[in-house]
Amino acid sequence: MAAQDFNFLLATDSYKITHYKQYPPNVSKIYSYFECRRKKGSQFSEVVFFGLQYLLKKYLTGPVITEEKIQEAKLFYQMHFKQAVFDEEGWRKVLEKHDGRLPIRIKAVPEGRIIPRGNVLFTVENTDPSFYWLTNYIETMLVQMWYPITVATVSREFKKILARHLKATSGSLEGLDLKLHDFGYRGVSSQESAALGGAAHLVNFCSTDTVAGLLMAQRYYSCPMAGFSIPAAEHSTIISWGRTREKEAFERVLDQFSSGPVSVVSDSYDIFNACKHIWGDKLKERVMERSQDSCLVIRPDSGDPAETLIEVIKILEECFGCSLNAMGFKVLPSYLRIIQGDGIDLTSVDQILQKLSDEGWSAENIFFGCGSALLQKLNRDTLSCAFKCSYVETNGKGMDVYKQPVTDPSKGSKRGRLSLRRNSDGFIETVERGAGKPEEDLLVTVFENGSLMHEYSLEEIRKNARLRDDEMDHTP
Ligand SMILES: O=C1OCCC/C1=C\Nc1ccccc1
Repeated sequence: MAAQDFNFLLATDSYKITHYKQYPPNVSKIYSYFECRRKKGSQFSEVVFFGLQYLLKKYLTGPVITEEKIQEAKLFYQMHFKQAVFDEEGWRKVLEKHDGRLPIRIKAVPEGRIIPRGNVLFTVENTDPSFYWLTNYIETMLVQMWYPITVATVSREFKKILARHLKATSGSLEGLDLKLHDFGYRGVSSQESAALGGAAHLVNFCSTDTVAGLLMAQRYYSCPMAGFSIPAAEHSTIISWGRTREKEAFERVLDQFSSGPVSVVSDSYDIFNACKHIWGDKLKERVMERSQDSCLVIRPDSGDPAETLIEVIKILEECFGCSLNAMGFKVLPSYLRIIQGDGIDLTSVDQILQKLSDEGWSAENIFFGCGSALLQKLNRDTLSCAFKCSYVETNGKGMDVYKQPVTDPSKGSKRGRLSLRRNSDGFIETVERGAGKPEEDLLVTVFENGSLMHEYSLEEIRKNARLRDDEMDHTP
């Protein structure tokens, strides 16, 4: 449910207030769709669909239009356009005829499904001929779904990389879901972005520090606790002891969290000295007495990630030894692991794991944290998200419509009523021009006339987004 002060009539681009005056006479239906356009050479060939349910529940369901909101909008747009352009009568009709509920139908691919670029992800149409102008009015809000879709997609690309290296260097995918920890809360632009992005990461992993994402999963995706974290130091809890007492700071953390895993950032002064002379010498006994399920996780946080990790893991091998796993790769003692949260993105994570593997180290030794590259270093163009009209009814006659700019064919849009199906070869494809068979359509009516028609739980979404075998096996 939207906050009391949220006015749906003010939640759009200004120019859309003027569009009802521009459509042809006697239009009775505007039908539009959302897709992540295919882009040659793009790093992302498929997307994870996620986030629409939150938007529907929070902003589109129920009586979103009220008399007060119409009055507020009327005044607002009069000042904004310096003329009477706001369609007061049109909106009042929604209020009178539909109790302020939106006469709209939205059909969408089930959340969590993995869809190749260039396919329809959801369609929007008016269910009452009088309100054709409403379909594209809500584009502005609906296209913001680019964000959770893109975060879920990037997070899943991380998972593919981590899975490949974990499989290749350990023979198992155990613990994959905990390999990438969301460090991104502080690096996003708002609490709502943290919630949506944080939840999007939790489609693929159950490891996060972005509490807002956990709340989103709870409140909008029926998941009581979607992710986990462990006690961890930050620089303030180390440097507050002063330069000469880093050992005491580390010891304090071990004492306060004597059972269960704990992470200690160790680069405040000299990560190599910390590993060799504090963890590997002064506190060595304290470290070795910890068990596998109470491991010490050492966190470097500076320097070239790959070089630093290799030097750190070699020092730890000297001090604590290591063993060989079934694949012949080296693994640190089970009471000792490393987490790298600095400089991690899709490129560096692959390089780091490749370099560790080249030096004989298993991916089991390392966990990753990711901040901005996971939640912020992306935009609507990352997956070329677009919303376009593809079908119109005028004077009761249907017409397939599209754009096809001579100046950029890649911005061409689909035409007619759309459906999504799995073809006889097993590939997902979009059927255009209303030629799809209803029984084959993968799109589900999730919203109609103000009501949510279908709900997905995070559990179901995670099943839909699972990695396929072929995405995990081939060696990096
Ligand atoms: O070290 C860790 O081990 C695993 C638990 C989380 C954690 C650190 N968290 C964090 C969050 C935001 C920015 C930086 C770090």
